[in-house]
Amino acid sequence: MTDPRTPGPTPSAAPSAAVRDSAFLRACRREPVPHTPVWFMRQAGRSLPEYRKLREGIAMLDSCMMPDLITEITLQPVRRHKVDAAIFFSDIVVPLKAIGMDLDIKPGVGPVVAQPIRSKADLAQLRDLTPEDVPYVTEAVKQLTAELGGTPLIGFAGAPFTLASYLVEGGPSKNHEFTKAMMYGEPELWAALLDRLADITSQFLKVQIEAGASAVQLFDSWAGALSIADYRASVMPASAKVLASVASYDVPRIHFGVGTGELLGAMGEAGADVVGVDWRIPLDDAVRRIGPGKAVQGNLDPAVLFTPDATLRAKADEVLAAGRAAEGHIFNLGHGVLPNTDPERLTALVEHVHSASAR
Ligand SMILES: O=C(O)CCc1c2[nH]c(c1CC(=O)O)Cc1[nH]c(c(CC(=O)O)c1CCC(=O)O)Cc1[nH]c(c(CC(=O)O)c1CCC(=O)O)Cc1[nH]c(c(CCC(=O)O)c1CC(=O)O)C2
Repeated sequence: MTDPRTPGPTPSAAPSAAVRDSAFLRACRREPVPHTPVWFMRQAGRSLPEYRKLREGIAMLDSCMMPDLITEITLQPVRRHKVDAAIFFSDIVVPLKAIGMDLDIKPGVGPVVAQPIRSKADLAQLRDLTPEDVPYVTEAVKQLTAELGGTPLIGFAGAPFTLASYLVEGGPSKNHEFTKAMMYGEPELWAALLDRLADITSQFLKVQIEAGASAVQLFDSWAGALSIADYRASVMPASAKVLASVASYDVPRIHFGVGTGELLGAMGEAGADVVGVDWRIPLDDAVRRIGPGKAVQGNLDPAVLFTPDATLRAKADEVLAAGRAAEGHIFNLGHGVLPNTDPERLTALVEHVHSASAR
């Protein structure tokens, strides 16, 4: 895939020297680090009592449109756990809601779409996203970069395939049958849908970068449901388009999926600087599959947070040891923090990763 890295637009808020020199961004750039940086997918949210208190009586999608609330929720895990990066509090469906799609996040279920996309006419629901559609994102990112000091802020978006799965199925799905039926049976409609979503996702990432996010993560959470051949032919071009659209910014691009052992090489080739790995594959094996020139992120099984301290430390040490095979390693879980995780275990894990990896 092309990744011209030609000098491009300068974000209005360039990262400070302290952010640029942070362990997290250094690891993304595969430079030496004082310690292995660590953050957690879903580090903000239901595992934190202070989050549950703030969210009382406020629906999930409403909370994603309130800049002060976004800022406070994003900062909570940074203060509490001393992680090396913040992740913007939002959800992968926020840009779709922002362009006027009729969808909601139902507690205990997930994103639910009123009119699933099944035909060419349904594509009319997907118009382009402009910065004016998401003023609360720009506002919150600006507040956050001011509050975070030397801690980098990661922006994120859902990848076209994972978004398409929610849109075509109408909600969370185990088998993605309607999605795959469209991919196999109506390749032109499928390509048009993924291309529309690639443009919306690109715009959503650009808004976050322009406002000051210093890295971005593209979540293709459901990509592991695909064979490598189908991924390359029918999904990778749209993800590559998204990653290429932000290549000219000096901002690392993390590309993550679950169950993607067979797809890791392609996910790197799609244009990532960092490949996110789940817990099913040891990081040294992942590094061999991805090849040189990329950093890796991962990959402790989130369920290990429910084991005794000694087990947690031993399992974290295994991840750190396997991560030494990589040119750059960012410690994370293999997927998001589980909602009933004891947050004190997360704080202890951050301390352990920092002390065990100190150079
Ligand atoms: O299983 C399903 O398909 C529904 C998943 C679901 C989504 N949003 C949702 C839910 C309901 C729920 O988590 O209970 C609804 C959702 N999104 C979020 C929360 C907060 C929380 O998890 O406690 C919640 C739960 C809402 C609540 O507080 O009740 C926030 C969110 N979604 C996401 C992120 C980014 C991140 O993970 O770090 C973040 C921000 C976390 C942070 O700031 O630290 C991204 C997201 N949302 C979503 C997905 C797709 C796949 C997946 O979750 O496995 C993904 C990507 C991923 O995590 O792999 C869809």
